[in-house]
Amino acid sequence: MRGRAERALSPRAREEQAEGMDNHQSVVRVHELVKRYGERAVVDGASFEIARGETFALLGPNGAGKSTTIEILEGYRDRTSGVAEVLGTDPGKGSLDWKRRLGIVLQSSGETGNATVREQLRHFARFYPAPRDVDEVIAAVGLEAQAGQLIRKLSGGQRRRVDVALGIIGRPELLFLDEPTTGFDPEARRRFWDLIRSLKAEGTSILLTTHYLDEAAQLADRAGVIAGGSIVAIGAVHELGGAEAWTPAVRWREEGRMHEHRTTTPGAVVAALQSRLGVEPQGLEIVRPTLEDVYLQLIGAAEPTTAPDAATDREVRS
Ligand SMILES: Nc1ncnc2c1ncn2[C@@H]1O[C@H](COP(=O)(O)OP(=O)(O)OP(=O)(O)O)[C@@H](O)[C@H]1O
Repeated sequence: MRGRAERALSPRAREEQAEGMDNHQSVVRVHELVKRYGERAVVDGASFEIARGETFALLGPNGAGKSTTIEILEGYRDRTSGVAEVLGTDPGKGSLDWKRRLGIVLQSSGETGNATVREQLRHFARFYPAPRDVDEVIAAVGLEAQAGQLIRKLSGGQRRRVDVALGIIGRPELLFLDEPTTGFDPEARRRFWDLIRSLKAEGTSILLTTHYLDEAAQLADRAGVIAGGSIVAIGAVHELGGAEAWTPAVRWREEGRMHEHRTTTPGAVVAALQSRLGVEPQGLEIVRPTLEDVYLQLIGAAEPTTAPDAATDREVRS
C-alpha cells in the first residue's frame, strides 16, 4: 500500500527519495513510518534516509511530526507501523552499546540539576568508551566562564548549550539535534555552527530540526520538509523543491507600482527593461529565493488554500 507521503511527493522528490533508498551507507532509514495517537496519525507514512557523514535537516511547521519522528529514532517512542532503522538497529530494540553511539539533544532542556557544568559533563563522559575531553567540549560550546557554575543558575540559552555539550561528549557517530539553538544569542548560534562544521569534518552524521531556515541552509547537506506527518519535499538543501522554486526575480518600480518578473536570465531581463524605459529602472533589484522562501512555498503548496500566486510577471504590493 502506498502511503500519503509518497502520493504527496512531486515526481522529482520521489526520484530523489528513491536515489537515497539505494544508499547502503545509510545511518538512518525511515520507510512509511506511522505514529498514531488514537485515530490521529501524527506521522503519516514518512520516508527518508540519512547517509553516513551527512547532515540532514527535518523542516516543518509546529506540530508537523518532527520531534515524534526523532524520538522514535532515538528509541524514546514506539511507532505504530513502518520501518525505522538507526545504525542498522531497530530503535525500539537498541542495546546500551547502540545508545552509546548516539548523541541526543532533546527539544526541551532537562539539565536543571544541582551540579556544575564541568561536574555534569565529567559524570556523563564516564558512560562512553571514548569520550571527548570535558574542557574541550566546554570551550566548543562557549561555556568556559560558566564551567564551575551550577547548571540551574545558568540562563536559558546557557543551559541549552549544556544540552549540546552533553549531546557531543560521547563522540557520537550519529547526533540528533532537536531545535538545538533555540534561545541562543546570535554569536552563540554562529559558534554553534562552527562546532557542527567541525563535527561534520570529523565524519559525524547529524539529524537536525530547526525553525531557523538560515541555520538549515548553513549546516544541512539535504533536507526533508514534513507537513501533517508526511514528507512533502526532500533533496539537496539548495535544490529543494526543484529548479523552479529557486528562480530569481527581477523587481522594479514603474508608474508608481512594483513589478516582479521571475526569470532564469535576470541580466537579460534587466537589459531589456533598461532599453524599453530608456532610463535606469527605479527600485531595481534582483532577488534570489532563500531556503525560507522555498520552504514557505512548499508548505503553502501542501496546504492548497494558502498556495502562493504562481504568476511569472505580475504587480506586487510595494
Ligand atoms: N503523547 C501524545 N499524545 C497525543 N498527541 C501527541 C502526543 N505527542 C505529540 N502529539 C501530537 O503530535 C503532533 C506532532 O507533534 P511533534 O512534537 O512531533 O511536532 P513538531 O513537528 O516537533 O512540532 P514543533 O515544531 O512545535 O516542535 C502534534 O499535533 C502533537 O500535539
